Amino acid sequence: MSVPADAPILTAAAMREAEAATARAGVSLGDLMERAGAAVADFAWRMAAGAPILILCGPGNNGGDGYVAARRLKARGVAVRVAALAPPATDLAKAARDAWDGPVESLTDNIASAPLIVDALFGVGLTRPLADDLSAMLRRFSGRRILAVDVPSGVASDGDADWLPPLAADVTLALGALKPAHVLLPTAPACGRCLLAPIGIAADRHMQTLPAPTRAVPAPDAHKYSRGMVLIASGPMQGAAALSAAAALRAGAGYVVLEGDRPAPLSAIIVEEGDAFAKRLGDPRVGAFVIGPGFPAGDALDARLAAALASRTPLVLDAAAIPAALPHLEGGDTRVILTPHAGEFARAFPEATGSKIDRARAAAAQARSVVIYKGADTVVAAPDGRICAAWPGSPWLATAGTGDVLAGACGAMLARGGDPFDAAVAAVGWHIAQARRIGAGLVADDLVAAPF
Ligand SMILES: NC(=O)C1=CN([C@@H]2O[C@H](COP(=O)(O)OP(=O)(O)OC[C@H]3O[C@@H](n4cnc5c(N)ncnc54)[C@H](O)[C@@H]3O)[C@@H](O)[C@H]2O)[C@@H](O)CC1
Ligand SMILES: Nc1ncnc2c1ncn2[C@@H]1O[C@H](COP(=O)(O)OP(=O)(O)O)[C@@H](O)[C@H]1O
Ligand SMILES: [K+]
Repeated sequence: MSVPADAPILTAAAMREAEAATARAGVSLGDLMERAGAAVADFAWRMAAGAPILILCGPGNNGGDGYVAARRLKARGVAVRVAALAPPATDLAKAARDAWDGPVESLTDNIASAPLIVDALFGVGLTRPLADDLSAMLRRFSGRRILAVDVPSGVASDGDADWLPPLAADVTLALGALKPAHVLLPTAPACGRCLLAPIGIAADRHMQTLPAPTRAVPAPDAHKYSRGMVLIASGPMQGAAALSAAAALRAGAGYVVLEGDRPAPLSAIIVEEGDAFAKRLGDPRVGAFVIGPGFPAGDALDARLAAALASRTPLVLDAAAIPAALPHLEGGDTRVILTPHAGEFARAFPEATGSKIDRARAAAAQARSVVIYKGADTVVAAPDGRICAAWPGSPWLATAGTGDVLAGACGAMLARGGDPFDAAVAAVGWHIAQARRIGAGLVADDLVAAPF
């Protein structure tokens, strides 16, 4: 499973706007469909490697893309058949159907299969789940190679319904931009390897996939404080904060101070407790304060948070620190990253609705903070509406303590200065890159054991 790095993501409504803007710029919708069908034909040709292809066409423009692909494949000498679920219902799809000079079979239970199935039944226009009989019919093609046009038919492309497609794709060719369904659970795994066919749409960039990870090289004149100084608060579970501290140092902070009385997780980390640690909050060199890992709700947490908020130090808030700080963040005058997992998110933002992207965006706007809504389909949201979707991460991260590591990495990235959204995206990218580098059997400590 994969998605292209740094690729635009659009909802169906944004896709239609982009399509209309492209039309105003002189590229007709028919031209766009021709480009889409050509991209489908190219990829189907490569996937089929000479074997016959069956294209399943729906009534809308997704089906139109299928007819265009069929015409182009036939022109290349491929043994291609077309089966329609219903006659074309849009002018564009009708024109594409009319330009196809081969037979059109009916998509019924006894239709003959083919080694490669192109799923051009429904795209971003699907408004309700597929009927049970259609789903059952489509499942008969399971086990064949499946190329989905734009999205696997049956998914809600905006990611705001958990309908699963009856046919999971080996490859999904996203047209013009990715869609939320390609990067959110439960639909993302059903998209298989997701590729982007640009087709010439000027896609808005406020919603994107994770950029390829880069190594932030220190400036030639860097010194430890200019690289960022991070404070890590520690409650009774000091192991969690120790992981955050080690992660902050490994992720590039120049100087890390950890609260507590246990030995430092890495020798360069300063461990302090009581007043000595508390006084650090007034130090103007402190670039980020991380609080929440291993720190349960209670008076101690509230007191630490109140001091941190009063000092206006940039904050990374995890776990119990999120709901504790939330009522005090409305001013938006402190640079803050929140790192809730699904349970913490639901408790902190019970009113958020829609897709995971919609909910992350609403939470970021409400908290005037950057939100990293964690999970296998991590979403980073900025209060101004920017989104970065990090699917697919590494499933090896599903182990205790990896969230503490992410919080520490956020501290390092935030302490460098700059936009907290960029810092959060960099931390998520660092975390996933580390996990992929280590791979099978990783435990949270491995993420901080060696430089990346
Ligand atoms: N937006 C763009 O820029 C482009 C879009 N193109 C294609 O157009 C697609 C969108 O086309 P449309 O908006 O026509 O929509 P779709 O082709 O996705 O489907 C809409 C059709 O399906 C019917 N329908 C919806 N839900 C149904 C259900 N549960 N059961 C049975 N029928 C159902 C609707 O009545 C309508 O006839 C994209 O996914 C893409 O493949 C491409 O042609 C190129 C450019
Ligand atoms: N299946 C998965 N695929 C990718 N990333 C995952 C998966 N499961 C968990 N993660 C990531 O692992 C981290 C777990 O964080 P969290 O739930 O806070 O754990 P902990 O509190 O034990 O540190 C998050 O960054 C999350 O995005
Ligand atoms: K489709």
